[in-house]
Amino acid sequence: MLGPSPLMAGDELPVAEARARIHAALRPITDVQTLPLRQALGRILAADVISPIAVPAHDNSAMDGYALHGADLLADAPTALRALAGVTVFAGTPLAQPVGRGQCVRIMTGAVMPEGLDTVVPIELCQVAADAAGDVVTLKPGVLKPGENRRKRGEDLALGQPALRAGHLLRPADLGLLASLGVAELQVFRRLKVALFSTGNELRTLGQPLEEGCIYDSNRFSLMGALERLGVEVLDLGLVADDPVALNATLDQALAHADVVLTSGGVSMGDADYTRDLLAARGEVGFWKVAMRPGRPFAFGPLHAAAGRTAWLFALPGNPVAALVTFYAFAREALLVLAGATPRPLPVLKARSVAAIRKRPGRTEYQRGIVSLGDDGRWEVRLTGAQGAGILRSMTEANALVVLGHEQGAVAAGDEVAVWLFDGLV
Ligand SMILES: Nc1nc2c(c(=O)[nH]1)N[C@H]1C(S)=C(S)[C@@H](COP(=O)(O)OP(=O)(O)OC[C@H]3O[C@@H](n4cnc5c(N)ncnc54)[C@H](O)[C@@H]3O)O[C@H]1N2
Ligand code: MOO
Repeated sequence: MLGPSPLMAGDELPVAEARARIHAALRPITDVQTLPLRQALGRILAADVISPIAVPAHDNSAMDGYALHGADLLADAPTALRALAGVTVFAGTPLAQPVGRGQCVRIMTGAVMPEGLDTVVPIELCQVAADAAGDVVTLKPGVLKPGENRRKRGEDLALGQPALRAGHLLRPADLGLLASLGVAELQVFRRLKVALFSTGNELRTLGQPLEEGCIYDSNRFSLMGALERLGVEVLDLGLVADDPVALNATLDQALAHADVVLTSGGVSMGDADYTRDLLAARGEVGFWKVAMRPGRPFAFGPLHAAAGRTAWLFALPGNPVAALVTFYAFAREALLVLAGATPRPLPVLKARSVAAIRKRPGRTEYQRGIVSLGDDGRWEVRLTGAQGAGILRSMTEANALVVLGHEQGAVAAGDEVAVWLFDGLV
């Protein structure tokens, strides 16, 4: 059993302890597939990519101008160099002839540095005068140091250097880097499969009439969005009524295919004892009370899936803000680990709270905030207003979560607080 189940009232698990229990239990998927580079955005590398070439492959010019011997530059007097007559070195066409001391050659950005030359003077720093033998290029003293404006072979990536490590989630610049190495195919983990459903007799879905006492299911749509941003494959199992037969049937469907079962609702101290019994028969799920607001009730643990596999249950609380906050606090990083990624901690910004915030030590609070730039150029944050766990508008108006840590007490106006920007949550 992953932790006592259920925890007694007052016996709440700190957020850090809940996260540690989850991470200690996880076993990442190991199935690997080969994909063309073009299809790899958002996927997770299953093996290190070692650079098969040096990038750039040759020393080359960083400027349009003249390539020269740095040793020809005079420190105290103008330097005059004879340009090779009628020759320009273009990118993609290396120069075949030698350039002697006292000579220079016109060169374009990206062109291979001619043999023996180590410096490029940008065209705008040159005085060019023609005589009977061709052009003479004159530079004022001190405008240029030897070695300037030369991009060195391998300065982006040396041959044999790891370009990207296994576990890296591929972003646009990564695709460009891999293309610059000529890497056409990649080993990536297959996508994690997450089965998603909402529980509750009161729930109706889009297109259904809303009878007295019923509400539309919002959690499945918020969570679907959060999952899609993580790049996992979502198996939408819809709504499940509060009864053991329906829950069992949906779990059968989920466990036939999924690596993860993500649910919301039905995890509190209510009358859902059958949920505990049913899940106890199908795995080792711990029902926790976490010292956090919102998001106190939470269940997690392994379930026995088809073909001897394990699937991981994340049962989030039903209140719409609690469902999203617990997703970001616990499930997001855990799903990335299960998918084979080496997750980076979410960036935390420090912002000045424009108002006092009530808070007592002993639990973590995730308040919805709007971060903006203050008149003094520093970040400041104000809360979105009513912070009830059912007020989803508090999330849509916010651009950040203000994270008040376990030990933190009341916040005075002007104090700095930690915030997670929503754009960092994807
Ligand atoms: N005696 C206790 N009561 C409650 C406790 C507790 O510790 N002791 N915890 C409270 C907290 S905190 C929360 S959060 C809720 C969580 O309860 P459940 O996870 O069992 O969720 P439900 O009871 O099913 O629903 C709670 C609330 O959220 C609405 N809901 C549920 N699913 C959805 C959905 N998919 N879309 C939109 N809204 C949803 C539901 O209608 C309820 O209003 O329990 C407290 N009670
Ligand atoms: O999880 Mo609950 O109220 O803290 O939403």
